[in-house]
Amino acid sequence: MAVLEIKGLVAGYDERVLLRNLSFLVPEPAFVAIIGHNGSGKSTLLKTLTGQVPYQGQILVQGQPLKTTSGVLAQSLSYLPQKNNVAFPIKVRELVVMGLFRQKRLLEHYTAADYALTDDVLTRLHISHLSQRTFTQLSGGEQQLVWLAQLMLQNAPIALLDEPTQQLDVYHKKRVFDLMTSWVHHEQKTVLCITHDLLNLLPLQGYLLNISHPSPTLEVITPQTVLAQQQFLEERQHAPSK
Ligand SMILES: Nc1ncnc2c1ncn2[C@@H]1O[C@H](COP(=O)(O)OP(=O)(O)OP(=O)(O)O)[C@@H](O)[C@H]1O
Repeated sequence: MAVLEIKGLVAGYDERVLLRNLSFLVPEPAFVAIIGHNGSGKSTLLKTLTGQVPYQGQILVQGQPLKTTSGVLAQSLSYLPQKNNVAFPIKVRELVVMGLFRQKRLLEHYTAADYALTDDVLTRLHISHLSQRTFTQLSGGEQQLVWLAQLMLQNAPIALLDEPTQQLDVYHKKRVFDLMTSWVHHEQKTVLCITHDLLNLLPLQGYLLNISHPSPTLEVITPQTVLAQQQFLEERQHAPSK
């Protein structure tokens, strides 16, 4: 059974259609880089998959139609939006442990075992030193890594990430791409990751989906395909839809 299958997807806002007749299939757990110009509809695609944008067409998540399985879907998909704000001071460790909220009953406390998992994921991301810091006082890049830790703790089979490397320095960009791909290969996760960092994709295994293309399809990542898509995006301007 395919991890994700999208057939004839049409989605957008009010009168404005951004995704037209999009079809693609992720056959097995894989890393999929979603690329395209600003405003081409990349975030709209992830918002559609998380039920935030109305659509026509078919979306099958692990064989189940998105429209009829909202409860099950909550377990299958985790989502890291492009902008994620916290309005109150909270320690990093307390924010990350909340990644386990779906496995908890209302008002159930987090246990020592939950905090052990949290510490483990902080170590994997090399951010244990931030554990007792106040989240709102961290740099943008540090905050980004903390959100990633929370998402990894959710442990959903399919993770949707909207520009998770946006504010990271070159070292951390590479590290996050390495982490995402090793997560795919060692834990059979599927990662759909929006990114503008095309050159970081060069050494990776997975697929590319260029939403700016007139008929986007999944392409295997190779140096040739990445550079061809980079050239495509550099040479064309995004034509906004009416
Ligand atoms: N809620 C909304 N209502 C109306 N239009 C919207 C809404 N959200 C986004 N748009 C518009 O839809 C278009 C596509 O937005 P989207 O965020 O999907 O682009 P993107 O490819 O993710 O861009 P970027 O690379 O800049 O993040 C944009 O022109 C945006 O202004």
